[in-house]
Amino acid sequence: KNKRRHNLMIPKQPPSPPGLPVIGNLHQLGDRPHQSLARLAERHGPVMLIRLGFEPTLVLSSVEAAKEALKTHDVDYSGRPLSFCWGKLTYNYVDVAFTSYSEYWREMRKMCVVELFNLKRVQSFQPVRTEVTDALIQSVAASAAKRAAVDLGEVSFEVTASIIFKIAFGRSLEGSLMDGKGLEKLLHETTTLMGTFAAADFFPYVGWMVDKLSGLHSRLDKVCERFDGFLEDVIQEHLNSDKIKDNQHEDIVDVLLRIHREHVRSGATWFTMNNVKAILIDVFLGGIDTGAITLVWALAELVKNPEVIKKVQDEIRHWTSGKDRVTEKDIDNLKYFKLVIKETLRLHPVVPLLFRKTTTAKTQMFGYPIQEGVRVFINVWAIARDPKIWDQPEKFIPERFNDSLVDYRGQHFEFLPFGGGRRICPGMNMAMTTIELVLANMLHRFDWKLSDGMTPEELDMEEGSGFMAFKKVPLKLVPVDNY
Ligand code: HEM
Repeated sequence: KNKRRHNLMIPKQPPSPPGLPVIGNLHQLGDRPHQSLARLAERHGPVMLIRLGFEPTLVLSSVEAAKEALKTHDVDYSGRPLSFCWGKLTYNYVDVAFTSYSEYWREMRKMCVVELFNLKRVQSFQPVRTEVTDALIQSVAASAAKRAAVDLGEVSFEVTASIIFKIAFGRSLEGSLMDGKGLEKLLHETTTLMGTFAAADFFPYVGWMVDKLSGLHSRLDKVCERFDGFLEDVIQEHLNSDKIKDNQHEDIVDVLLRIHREHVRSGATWFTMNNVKAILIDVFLGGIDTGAITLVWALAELVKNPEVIKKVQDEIRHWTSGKDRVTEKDIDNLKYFKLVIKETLRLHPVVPLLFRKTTTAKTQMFGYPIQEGVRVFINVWAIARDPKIWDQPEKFIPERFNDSLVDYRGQHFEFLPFGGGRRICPGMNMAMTTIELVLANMLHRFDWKLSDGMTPEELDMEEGSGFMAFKKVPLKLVPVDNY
């Protein structure tokens, strides 16, 4: 009887998979935490409380739990966890993406949405997207003429990086301080570090020393120095320029420097050059790899599914017959093509785990009280493959979105490639216009063949490790010019 009374007094807690002393469940995360956590959730349920070192972490893996966090209790789940690596990269969290939920974040987010990512601004970058896509077509046509295979990861990266360089920094990628391979390596090292669970995040006091000894500090220092050197150079170039640009022709650095000047003029002191740099880091990290990774997955799935690629190419070529390329205006007509992109984002959300933190001690999850400051993972990868929601979830079937209202704008919690709630990706429109234009042109102009006699069934679809789910084995295809 005493035992029962005692049980009634213990606050209810979500189920927890057993862990080890000190490290808790850290060893169970593996290289691809979203996959390992999905397997754990199959056994322990869609709401789990795990322990990473000394840090309790809530893991949500069902559509209902995601809705509870991103809609019903949105504010309570709008924090971001602190991370040693993220803090270092963002000049101590003075950015938008990695900063905690606060008045500061609200101001910065409003400014980004109004000034940087609004539809008008996205449209103003259309000439850049067209120019870069044209250059891509020329370069792929040159490979097609030689019947040479193209590394889709490399060309996609070059496209998204060229676009971001022009629209953010006003520079072309070529001949820039960080061109070609150097930038790709730097971003790869950065996303690897961002996906690294630093010991300092989970083991107070001793963790810092462990990270220093493991070389994490010096790797991070190197990465930060390179970014900072580049950003200093770009900012100085803009400050020294006497070109007068109207709103239509500003790049992102111009906009941020204008906001900085306005703040200084009004006597405000909180928006400093470090804020400018930190937001540019967000654009670097959010704007380049994400689009490139999505393009690779889309082409990999299409080549793996010959009837789908035929259907989508027929559609694109039907609507653009007689034209030498697809324009942004043409995309509106391409209904099936849009389903193909949706299905790609369902199976391959680039950010498979949303990282959140609870913001108040009153947080609830299905009646479980959750402490303030608890790390939260929302496993959007697992939800998008949940057999209770999706028929044949592992299969690439764009038709599943036919006549369906489900889209990626954060209102449908079974499909959250851009996240949801108040921290949803503000770069969504920017990302989609680029992905659509580039992919449509690649499919319009070229047919794509697997190299070395490989069959579609043999194509490897394994994911690499880290913060973003990229295709592990490079996708190499031979383009056949259809012009
Ligand atoms: C395929 C492309 C992209 C994908 C899949 C993607 C995905 C995401 C996801 C999942 C989040 C977290 C949302 C959440 O916590 O609910 C996010 C946040 C963010 N993204 Fe993107 N993103 C993409 C492109 C971009 C681009 C092009 C930019 C900017 C140029 C951008 C800037 C940001 C920023 C600033 C945040 C932080 C928002 C905040 O915390 O308030 N993203 N993105």
